[in-house]
Amino acid sequence: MSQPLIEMKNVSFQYEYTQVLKNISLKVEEGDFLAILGPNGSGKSTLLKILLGLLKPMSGEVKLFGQSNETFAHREWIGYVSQKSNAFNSGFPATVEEVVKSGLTKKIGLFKRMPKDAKILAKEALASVGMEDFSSRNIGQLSGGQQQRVFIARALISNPKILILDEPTVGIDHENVQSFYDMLAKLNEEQNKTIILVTHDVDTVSNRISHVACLNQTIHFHGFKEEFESISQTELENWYGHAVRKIH
Ligand SMILES: Nc1ncnc2c1ncn2[C@@H]1O[C@H](COP(=O)(O)OP(=O)(O)OP(=O)(O)O)[C@@H](O)[C@H]1O
Repeated sequence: MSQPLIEMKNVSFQYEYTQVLKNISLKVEEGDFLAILGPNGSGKSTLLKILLGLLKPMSGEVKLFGQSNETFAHREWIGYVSQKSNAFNSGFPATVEEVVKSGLTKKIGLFKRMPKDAKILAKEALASVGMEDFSSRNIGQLSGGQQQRVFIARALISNPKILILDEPTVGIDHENVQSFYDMLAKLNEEQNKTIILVTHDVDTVSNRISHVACLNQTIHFHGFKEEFESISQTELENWYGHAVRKIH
């Protein structure tokens, strides 16, 4: 079997006085489409920040593509869309194409010239999220869901192997959540992107994902979507510490 793209072993983390993650062990294999579920404050964003190398765990080990996270030199292999990236107001002076192209700075450096094919790359990235007709539109004039897609295109322009999304369905109308997941599933299946997304809402877990991890300081469950579906409501609520609605 090939090596996991992400491997966390016994990772613990605390902010000053708050213990947030305890002994987290988690493997993500190439091609996985993983949803990390957990209530507010359960440590989901913190876990992502550790994977992105933005926070250093107090103990434990994190490996990316078989290399230690501390010395990992290919950050461009990991595309990230943060929680509040789709919060532009309508006057923000940038076109969709400009926003997507700005995703190349990670690869080429902040003050280098854009490559000649940047326009083509932006077009391709926008096409893969179904937004090719919006390139000259002002980013602030798009809906929350459309902005979210543009930010995914911005992450995709540097051709990452893994896409990490923090609560991507927040701000998307209920009717459009399924087509958003369909778009992600296409990236997963047709472009072989490994996808990790965080959500605190059990309702939003779609039938398009392959794996689920339930986090509340520790990992309470990690396995295939089908195994997750066989967990009882009571068991799930015990982990969460409050009532949850589980919809298949
Ligand atoms: N910079 C920080 N300094 C101190 N405490 C923090 C900091 N960031 C987060 N925390 C605390 O760490 C805990 C976990 O936060 P985190 O943002 O990882 O949770 P989350 O599961 O992503 O929550 P949500 O679903 O609300 O986004 C919370 O108790 C939070 O208050």
